[in-house]
Amino acid sequence: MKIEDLLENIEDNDHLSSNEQTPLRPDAFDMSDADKIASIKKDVHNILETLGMDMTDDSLKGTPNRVAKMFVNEIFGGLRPDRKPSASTFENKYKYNEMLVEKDIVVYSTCEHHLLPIVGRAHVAYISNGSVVGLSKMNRIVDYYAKRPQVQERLNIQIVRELQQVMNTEDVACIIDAKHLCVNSRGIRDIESSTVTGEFGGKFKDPAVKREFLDYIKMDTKF
Ligand SMILES: Nc1nc2c(ncn2[C@@H]2O[C@H](COP(=O)(O)OP(=O)(O)OP(=O)(O)O)[C@@H](O)[C@H]2O)c(=O)[nH]1
Ligand SMILES: [Zn+2]
Repeated sequence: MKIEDLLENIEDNDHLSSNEQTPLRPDAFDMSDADKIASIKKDVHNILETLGMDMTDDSLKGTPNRVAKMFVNEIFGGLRPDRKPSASTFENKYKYNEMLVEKDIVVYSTCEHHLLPIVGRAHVAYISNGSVVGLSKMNRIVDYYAKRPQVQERLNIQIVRELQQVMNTEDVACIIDAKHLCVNSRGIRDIESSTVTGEFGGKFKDPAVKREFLDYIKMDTKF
């Protein structure tokens, strides 16, 4: 994809207010992915060398390249607008007008304060306004926004705003329950605590609708 197209896609963030957007610089895509990998590789090499590691050691010498590729292509791959999943909608022909919940979506993200993993589950719900989105597209949207340096609140909001736009309805909600390794494995080192956030649009602000959503999430589905 050409840089101009990428930039055009950034402007496609109109559904997010400036506070809800990932703080990207306007020149974020001036550099190619290959150049980013080459640059990050040097930085990682420098960090490990500064720590006193012998970077000629067999086990370590591939690490800078491995980490750089992982940053650009995998754990921060969701920074590239052209990787946004296409979430085509189709008509709600069968007139299912109740709530649909896609629950227990696995979340792997990265805390932007410490660059440590955030691991948890997202539960996404919507009430159709005439169109339906493929189930897997909700999992894909969660994963796309998770693959950025994140804070959980913003991740939660970005997922909801995206689905509201795709489905042309306010009636979308998302709850995330996740462990932050920056809380669990270092600092306060509380291995038990997890963080719960929720964003409730449109009808989901109604306590009865919110309750129904929570009840579905709690259901112990047996297969
Ligand atoms: N609100 C919010 N805070 C987060 C998230 N991820 C990490 N944090 C917090 O960001 C804060 C950063 O605080 P600082 O005091 O600058 O960092 P620190 O000295 O490493 O803090 P400690 O973790 O308390 O040792 C910490 O309290 C983290 O727990 C998140 O997704 N949302
Ligand atoms: Zn953190």
